[in-house]
Amino acid sequence: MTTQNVVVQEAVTMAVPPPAAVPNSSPMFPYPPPRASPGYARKKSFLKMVDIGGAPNSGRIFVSLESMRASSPTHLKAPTALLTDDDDRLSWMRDHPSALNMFEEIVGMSKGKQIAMFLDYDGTLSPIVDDPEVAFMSEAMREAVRDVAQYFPTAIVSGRCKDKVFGFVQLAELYYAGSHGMDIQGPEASIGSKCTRGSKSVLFQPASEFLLMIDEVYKALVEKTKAIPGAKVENNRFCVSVHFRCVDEKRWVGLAEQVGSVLKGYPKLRVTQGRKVLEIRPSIKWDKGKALEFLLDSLGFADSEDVLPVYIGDDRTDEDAFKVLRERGQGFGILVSKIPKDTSASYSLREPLEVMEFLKRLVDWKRVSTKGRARV
Ligand SMILES: O=P(O)(O)OC[C@H]1O[C@H](O[C@H]2O[C@H](CO)[C@@H](O)[C@H](O)[C@H]2O)[C@H](O)[C@@H](O)[C@@H]1O
Repeated sequence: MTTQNVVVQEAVTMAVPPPAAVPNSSPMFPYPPPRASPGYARKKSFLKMVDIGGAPNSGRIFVSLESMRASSPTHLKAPTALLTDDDDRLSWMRDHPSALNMFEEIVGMSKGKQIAMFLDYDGTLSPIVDDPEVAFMSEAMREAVRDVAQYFPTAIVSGRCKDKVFGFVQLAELYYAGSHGMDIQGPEASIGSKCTRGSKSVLFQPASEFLLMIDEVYKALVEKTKAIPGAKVENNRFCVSVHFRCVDEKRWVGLAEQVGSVLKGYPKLRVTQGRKVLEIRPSIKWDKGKALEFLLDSLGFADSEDVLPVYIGDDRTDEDAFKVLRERGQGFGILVSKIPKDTSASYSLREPLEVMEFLKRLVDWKRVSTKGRARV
């Protein structure tokens, strides 16, 4: 469906009061302990659904102010008024316990298996900041990732363009899957004859025919959104990000409409939502989950029981990878989030600092258990 269409519909939403600042008392659950139920105030709101196009056979794509407001994956809402915010949080933590608290269980699962590490970038290795151009990771985090890669094959799987994320991470020994997995590259000098030091071989680009189209759409989006203060369009090579983190909320729907007006000419593109970002990408059956499977195959673990893939990510697009691991019944996802979210991940970590701590503990554990023998 290609016509732009704005539908205003009535909906009921829950207004959830912010949690009180209660000191953390439980080592099992890093969230505040339960407190008296504040109850939920129900209020009516109007959701403006903006049709921003859609690909053939995939139906229309709608973006609502509500969905733009929510960071990703979708925040969990209490299903009934009886469930309090804290009940909700505790029950979520029981289902997705901290990977730090469950560290022994996690390394226990890796017995006799090779851990393969998959890491999202923004919000996982680097904290979320207003300007995507300066989302640097710390030197300490780089050190932790470098150490992890000494023991376990490690890939960065990002919505960013591969070269840009490589520029941030600066570790040549890793695999990189940029543009939501649509641009995959192996480490320098480590994947047999396909790769020689200094010349990075491209392993896979499943959307190469979309390069020109994406560039065209990028330019059109820059033009269409330039009058909206704070809007930023980022060319991620095989996809485009339209950022609204710095746009006044009153103008979010207007921005989505502008995106829709560009996309109506491109039925082969689709839109996904990340953290205060609309991501325009080819509607091919390829995502971070497919990239993860491709990388496992490339590593020689296609049908192997001898691998424990661990995927750490914070974003809605990382859910595709979490789902793949659940469906394979192999390895697990770790969601980076301070708040309960709808997720297929098995464990959680609150923020990039905890991701770093988890990576360091893995390295320390591996060093002790192998008496310092690094991966060859
Ligand atoms: O898959 P990722 O590596 O998580 O990439 C997803 C998007 O990340 C970046 O945007 C996000 O981080 C920015 C910097 O902290 C932040 O300003 C923005 O609001 C976030 O959405 C990146 O700039 C996008 O292109 C990626 O699609």
